[in-house]
Amino acid sequence: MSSDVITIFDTTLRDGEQSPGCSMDTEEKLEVAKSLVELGVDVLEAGFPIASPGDFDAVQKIARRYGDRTTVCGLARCRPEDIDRAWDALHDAQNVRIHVFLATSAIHREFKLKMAKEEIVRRAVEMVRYAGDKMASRSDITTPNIEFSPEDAARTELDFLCEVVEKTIDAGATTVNIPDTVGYATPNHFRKVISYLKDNVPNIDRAVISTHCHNDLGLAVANSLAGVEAGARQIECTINGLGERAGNAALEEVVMALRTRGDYYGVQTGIRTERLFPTSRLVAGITGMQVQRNKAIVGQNAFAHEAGIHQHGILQERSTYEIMRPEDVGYVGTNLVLGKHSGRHAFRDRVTSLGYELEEDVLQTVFEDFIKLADKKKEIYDSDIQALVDQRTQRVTQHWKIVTFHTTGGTGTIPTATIEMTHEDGRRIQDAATGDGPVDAVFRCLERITGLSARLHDYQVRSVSGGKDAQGEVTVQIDCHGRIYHGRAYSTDVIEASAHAYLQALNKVSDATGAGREPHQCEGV
Ligand SMILES: CC(=O)SCCNC(=O)CCNC(=O)[C@H](O)C(C)(C)COP(=O)(O)OP(=O)(O)OC[C@H]1O[C@@H](n2cnc3c(N)ncnc32)[C@H](O)[C@@H]1OP(=O)(O)O
Ligand SMILES: CC(C)C(=O)C(=O)O
Ligand SMILES: [Mg+2]
Repeated sequence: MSSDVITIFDTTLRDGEQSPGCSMDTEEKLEVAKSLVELGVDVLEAGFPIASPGDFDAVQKIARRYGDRTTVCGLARCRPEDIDRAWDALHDAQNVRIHVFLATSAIHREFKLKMAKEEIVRRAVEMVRYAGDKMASRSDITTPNIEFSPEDAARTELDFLCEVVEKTIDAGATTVNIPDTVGYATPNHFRKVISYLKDNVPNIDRAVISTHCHNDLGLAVANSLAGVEAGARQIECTINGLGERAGNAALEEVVMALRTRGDYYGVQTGIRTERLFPTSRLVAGITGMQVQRNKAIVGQNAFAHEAGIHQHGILQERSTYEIMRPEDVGYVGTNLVLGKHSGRHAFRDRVTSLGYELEEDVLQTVFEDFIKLADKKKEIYDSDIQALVDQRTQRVTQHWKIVTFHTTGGTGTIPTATIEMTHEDGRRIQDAATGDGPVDAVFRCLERITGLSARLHDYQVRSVSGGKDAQGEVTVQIDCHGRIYHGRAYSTDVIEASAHAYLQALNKVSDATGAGREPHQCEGV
């Protein structure tokens, strides 16, 4: 089943969400799903329906909303109850897939599953058949779309792997996914695994071979590409390389490698690459997992040229130092383009060219933010505009709002914050707190007023663009009852950005738990 088309299977909402601190709620998942559909992913793994009611709900909603534009997939262990749950979430959507997995390596068989080889084969075959029968109960489905993954395949004895793959294809698997679950493989090794399956599984032509590579040794993308060279025709990947531990193969990297080196690979994907950058920004914003500046394809420096010799070359012919055009990945330069004298038309045009589609009222609000920022800041970069849009498109109910805040700090002074806030029920409260520094004082003061408290899990500040007057971006992660909530905000004043980011996270706690209306403390903090 070799063709020149590679199926892009996105698992940002399943494996990506398994990154510590990257949990998303249903609304956030729907927003990411919309962006993935616009990006053109072929298969969208929306979650693991048995894992929680929230995961079930998200898979069901995504399948119902987008099952006519992509194939929506749900994960299941080799257990009937998992497959039932996955099918319940998927059954009324148009294009769906059930993804069944069971570990096959000796380590997993012996220590985790405590199953002998025969039992692994029996269970995998039975459950692939069970999933196929479920799907075939729908009269319009003639060939059930079932994927089987022998988890930890890269550390599985090759002959046993062949046996499992052959028997699960016989049982009805239409895609066999070969995970390097712990990122142990190297490119040559992984190429050999896929080639061995092609050469030794008699019915391999009846299924698509897929790769699912983790990045523990930083080789996930290289291994996925090696898999393609050996005949794999589906790649499982995530936006920004999110995923368990060091993550999965980054979608933007595999797609752009295949496209840029089409001369070598001779294959294509259906990805609308100009959507890569906006999708990456969206996922970073929602998960709070920032992209490193020098990250390939979507990092802020991916198309920046600092060295004189490079700039000289670029000025004459871009291809001297650029192997991709920034606009092909949706990245639109970093030049100064707008200032405080710019009008709505130019602003709308810029926002659109940055890849955003905003409702008129949101655009108007962002424009007002832009004019205020232009008063404070000499030069407005595209990254500033992206920050403004991101801030206004985050969907968080603002139970509490900051009206005014004031901080004092410095040598020999006790850092203090005084904040006035309003609640949606009409209360207006002012309070003050001291802390180890002004940011700590602000956080404590916000907690006093809202009656919510949490443990600060992560706090990061970075500048969005260049210059002393650059906007600061603050991201916080707080831990309340063992669940992580993120907040993110921007301002040219990092203390103000910190206050808004922390409050955003507290508002999420209030949203999720109903707490914060009356004085309340999270236990165990
Ligand atoms: C490599 C991967 O990414 S696999 C996907 C990993 N993702 C996740 O685990 C996130 C979601 N997981 C969850 O919400 C939970 O782990 C659940 C709901 C799936 C299961 O929760 P629990 O019932 O509490 O079990 P727990 O997670 O502690 O242990 C896993 C159980 O599944 C079994 N198991 C693991 N993989 C499989 C499999 N593929 N098929 C069948 N059983 C399996 C384990 O042997 C263990 O069984 P036991 O409870 O009989 O000892
Ligand atoms: C569920 C499987 C495909 C997985 O995520 C892995 O093995 O890494
Ligand atoms: Mg995985």
